[in-house]
Amino acid sequence: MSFLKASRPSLLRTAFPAARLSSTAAKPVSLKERLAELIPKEIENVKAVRAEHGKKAFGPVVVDQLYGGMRGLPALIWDGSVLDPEEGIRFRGKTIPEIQAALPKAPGGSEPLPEGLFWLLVTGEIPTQEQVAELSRDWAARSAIPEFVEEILDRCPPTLHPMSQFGLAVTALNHNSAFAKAYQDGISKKEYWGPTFEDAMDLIAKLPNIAGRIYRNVFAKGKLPSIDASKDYSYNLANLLGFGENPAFVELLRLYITIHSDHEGGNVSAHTGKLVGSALSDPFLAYSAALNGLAGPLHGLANQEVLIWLRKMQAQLGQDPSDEAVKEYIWSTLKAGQVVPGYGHAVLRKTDPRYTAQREFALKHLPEDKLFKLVGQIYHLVPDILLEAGKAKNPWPNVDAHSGVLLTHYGLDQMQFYTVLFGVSRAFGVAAQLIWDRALGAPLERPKSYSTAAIKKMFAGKP
Ligand SMILES: CC(=O)SCCNC(=O)CCNC(=O)[C@H](O)C(C)(C)COP(=O)(O)OP(=O)(O)OC[C@H]1O[C@@H](n2cnc3c(N)ncnc32)[C@H](O)[C@@H]1OP(=O)(O)O
Ligand SMILES: O=C([O-])CC(=O)C(=O)O
Repeated sequence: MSFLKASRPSLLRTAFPAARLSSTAAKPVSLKERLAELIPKEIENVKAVRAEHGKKAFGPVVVDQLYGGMRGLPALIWDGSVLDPEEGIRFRGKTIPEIQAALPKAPGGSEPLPEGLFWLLVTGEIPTQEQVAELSRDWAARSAIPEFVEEILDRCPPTLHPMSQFGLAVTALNHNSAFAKAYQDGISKKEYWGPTFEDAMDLIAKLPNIAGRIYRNVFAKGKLPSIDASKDYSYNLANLLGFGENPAFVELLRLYITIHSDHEGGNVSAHTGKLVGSALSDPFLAYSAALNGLAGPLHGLANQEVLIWLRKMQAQLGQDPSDEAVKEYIWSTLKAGQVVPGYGHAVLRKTDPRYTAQREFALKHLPEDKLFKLVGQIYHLVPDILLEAGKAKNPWPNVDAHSGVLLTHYGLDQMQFYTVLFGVSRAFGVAAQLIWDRALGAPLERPKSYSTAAIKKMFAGKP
């Protein structure tokens, strides 16, 4: 663990002595120290599981899975979160209501701090208030982005989609990657996790400055304020976007970042990050690849698509459309060969609990909002229509059906920006996974592909 001491930025060491023990908790204050304790035990745990179960089969793989986007194919290991089709996501075994109750909150706040969720994803433990405060301070201290990255963003035409700008900037952060440097310097495999941890922390810490700069540049929203080291991550992100004075918006971001962070290992963004990281591309390269997957309309971009779809509906049908008019609009979407954005899911078979958490937030903070009411009305109409149309395996809403409505309520109505916020959050899950992959020595990913001719030959003459 020699990297543990060597890699910590000296500025941070003096400003925030991370190594001291909490007076209130038996656990060490620093996340990196706690990780250093957990990793050897987990290496032994994985060894034991592989020794006992390594040669056991999961069941048959059918040809349809090769053609069908690998649905249900058991192929990955990730302990941070697991998705049950009926129940939805659990982060380290905890449901969304459970983490809302258990994770530390900001003073006067009632939503969980994403800092706590990151700690939970990485360690499997609920952190103390002091531990999350330390993470807030650590991320604030790491938050500055290099000047050349600022220049890259400032040179982007405002017509370049915010997600493309986001991916560019995150790729460019690889310039200062601790992992890439350590690899060039000949670091031992056993120590990979140390510089990966540093990059992962830097990545998360720098995203608000990137997101804020993109938002201000593209939507002409004026000068970026600086990060306030005495405040939490979500406050700072809100403030960079120009919403720091609105406590309800800050609370929304705390909830938003917490619930969008991770959705087990197989979703497009998480899996892309893991796959690219498996080539020992550093966390910045791995995460920029993940962002490009998140930018697709069947994945993270669906939250932008939902708002565009709702706005078109309002423009066509007015502010208070009848159920009949809304039904017709939904059918016209399907008949045009398009998907209803925000509905359906590759794994879930019930309403996404992330949708429910956002609905509860709306009921508390904006019950009379017209767009929120429309979203509620649609919820009562879309599932029956999708069932009648007979294709979608899951007719229920996913997380993206609700997020834009909340952001719009507070004035963040530039829907092209929404997936950037999703991307800030998803970094928490991908970063946690990259740290553990390097700690456990996860190998290069390289599944086998087959040609259609090979499939035909394999089963020729067999029923
Ligand atoms: C954060 C997230 O990524 S959550 C998902 C965000 N994406 C969306 O909301 C976009 C709308 N939804 C969809 O396109 C899909 O439901 C997906 C991409 C999420 C899941 O896709 P799949 O696992 O392939 O879904 P499923 O097995 O149910 O698809 C079967 C058929 O139903 C269709 N279908 C699924 N959902 C919908 C929908 N919301 N509207 C219309 N048709 C749908 C599929 O397009 C597919 O049609 P096809 O046979 O002509 O190709
Ligand atoms: O799980 C998935 O495939 C998509 C999803 O909801 C997410 O990544 O948040």
